[in-house]
Amino acid sequence: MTQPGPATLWTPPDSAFSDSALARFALANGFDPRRYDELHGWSVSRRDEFWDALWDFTGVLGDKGDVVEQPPRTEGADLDQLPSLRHGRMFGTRYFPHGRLNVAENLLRGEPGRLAVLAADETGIHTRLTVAQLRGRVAAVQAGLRAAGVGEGDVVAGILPNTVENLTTMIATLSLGAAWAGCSPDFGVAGLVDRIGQVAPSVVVAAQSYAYNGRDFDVRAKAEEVVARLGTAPDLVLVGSPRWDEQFTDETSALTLERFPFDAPGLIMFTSGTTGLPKAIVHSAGGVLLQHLKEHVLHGDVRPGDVHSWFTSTAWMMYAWVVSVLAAEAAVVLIDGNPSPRLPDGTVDCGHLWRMADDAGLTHFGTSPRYLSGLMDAGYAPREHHDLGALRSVLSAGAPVSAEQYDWLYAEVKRDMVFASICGGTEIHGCFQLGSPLHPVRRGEITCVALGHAVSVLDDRGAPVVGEKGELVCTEPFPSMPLTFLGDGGLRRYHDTYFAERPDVWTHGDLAELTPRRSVVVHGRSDTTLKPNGVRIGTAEIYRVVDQRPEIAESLVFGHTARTDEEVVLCLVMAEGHELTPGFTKELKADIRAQASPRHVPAHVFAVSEVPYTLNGKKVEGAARTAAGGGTVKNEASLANPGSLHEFRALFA
Ligand SMILES: CC(=O)CC(=O)O
Repeated sequence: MTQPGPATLWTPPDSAFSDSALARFALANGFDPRRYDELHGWSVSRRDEFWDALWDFTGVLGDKGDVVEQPPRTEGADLDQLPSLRHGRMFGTRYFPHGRLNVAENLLRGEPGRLAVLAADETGIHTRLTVAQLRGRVAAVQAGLRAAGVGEGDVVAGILPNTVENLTTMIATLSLGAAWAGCSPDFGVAGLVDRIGQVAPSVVVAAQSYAYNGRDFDVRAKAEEVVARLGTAPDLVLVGSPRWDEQFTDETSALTLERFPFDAPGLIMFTSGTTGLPKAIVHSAGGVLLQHLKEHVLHGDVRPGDVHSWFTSTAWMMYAWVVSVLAAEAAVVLIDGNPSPRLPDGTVDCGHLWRMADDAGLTHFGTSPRYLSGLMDAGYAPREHHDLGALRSVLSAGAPVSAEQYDWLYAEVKRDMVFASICGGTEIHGCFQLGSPLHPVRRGEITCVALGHAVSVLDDRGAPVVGEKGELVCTEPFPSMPLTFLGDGGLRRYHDTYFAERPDVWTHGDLAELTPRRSVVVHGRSDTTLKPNGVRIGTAEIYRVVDQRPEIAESLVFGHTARTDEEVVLCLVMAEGHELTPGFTKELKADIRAQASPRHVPAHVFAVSEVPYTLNGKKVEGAARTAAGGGTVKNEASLANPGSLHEFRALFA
């Protein structure tokens, strides 16, 4: 019987059901690889067995101890005011409470001669490092950090572009049992102070400059100003300075890899809300490693010797995520600069990342819908210009991928490959929904719910629903849940962000739909859900239609309260050579009516010159809505282009 649903764009070959790591993992644990739902059911109901088996299957280097324990969390006096949380099933669970490992030991594993790192800039790949060479570089930075006094429990912050030095400094920090807080050098001073100021680093490692679109940008003055403004006088080390050259580059230094508690702080990530300071989320070293190994080895089918890229800044969670392929004995491609650089004649080089893919023998290409839209709008077809023979998978994160982008990937990149739209977030340093080597890829749908995550979609009654939009929740604990947020009342703020709405159930903030096929469609963030006439609409439902039009370069949707009802507002940045005319608006509204519904048709369509993006490249609908409503956008320092809000302020003024 054929299953109803959207078109199938790729079907797993029979061999995947015996050869892929996911199939072997299923078989090793007594499951039929063709029955993923049973494997998934086990992974969320017998969680201790699942995470234990995953540790062994992925060969984590460390001492495992017992798998799971549920003691009350006792750190943080504010917990006394939250007695119910101390016994919560989600909030109270600790995985591998006696486990010990060193993340660096896991990232630096494998044959010394195997390729570990390829580093590229806007001119292509310029550096290749084997495991042995990477170990040498990490040993050198470890010696420098140690000399600067960094040890277990400290924090090191980075203001670095996506270079080998960022990688070695992050791994060296983790090797010492310290936590890493990575920021990108294109952040403004205020954005850097908002972030680094929360983590009290003992050392800040910064670049002297970074390059973008063929131009060099100086970072020194900015880094010095940030450090001066912190008030805690951290030690500032500039890459390439005489001190760096003397103390951080001796590759004959002995690398020490002491093991630290599984749930010691490892990565501090920042999420930019639209109010207040960005949240500083503390993740455990071991929880993130295990989560990433699951995602790479089982869901991504990353094998030893594979080569994985992700175009990301050093501040986005996808940076540490892709670096973790090292623990699966694959190589990582670090990409610095503009993914589609401007050429001297002013044209855009759409082939840059694809040439690099051929040059690297890339097996996994990580990207975002925004990058894909750029290629589609430019009419660029990678398969016409590039071999891509080694490519087995394209992955995308950052925003929902439209059905047309699925079509384009299979038509214009490669027919025989797994496309995986993956979705989760910084707050879990991983994904609730992923790809799989054992599932068909269906147009516009995220392939499956990730192993180890008890994901449901709840309607307004709080009842689990299938085939309907609702709140995406996770009802059971998992190892990559944050430890806490930094700052006063951190545990309470952590609780209030994810558990206030439903006690002891993680409410993720996505408006999603679980299909009868157990695939997932994400319709947008729930805090930007529109409710014209009370009907729940995710912004992605409108982007899906609008983004198909080549006349439109960028779009932004938000709700505007008019009298008692909420009206849908659509703002467009028109592509070069196009104008927003009444005729075009009419056509677009007709498209939205036909392809979405009459409820989705915007009440207002405006042309703007740019839309607000976060420093990590995500559209910020909330800031636009606040600005258009005459409110104060509190977190402008988290925006890459705060100046864009001027136009939004004027829309209804
Ligand atoms: C995996 C993700 O969900 C990444 C993101 O969107 O921030």
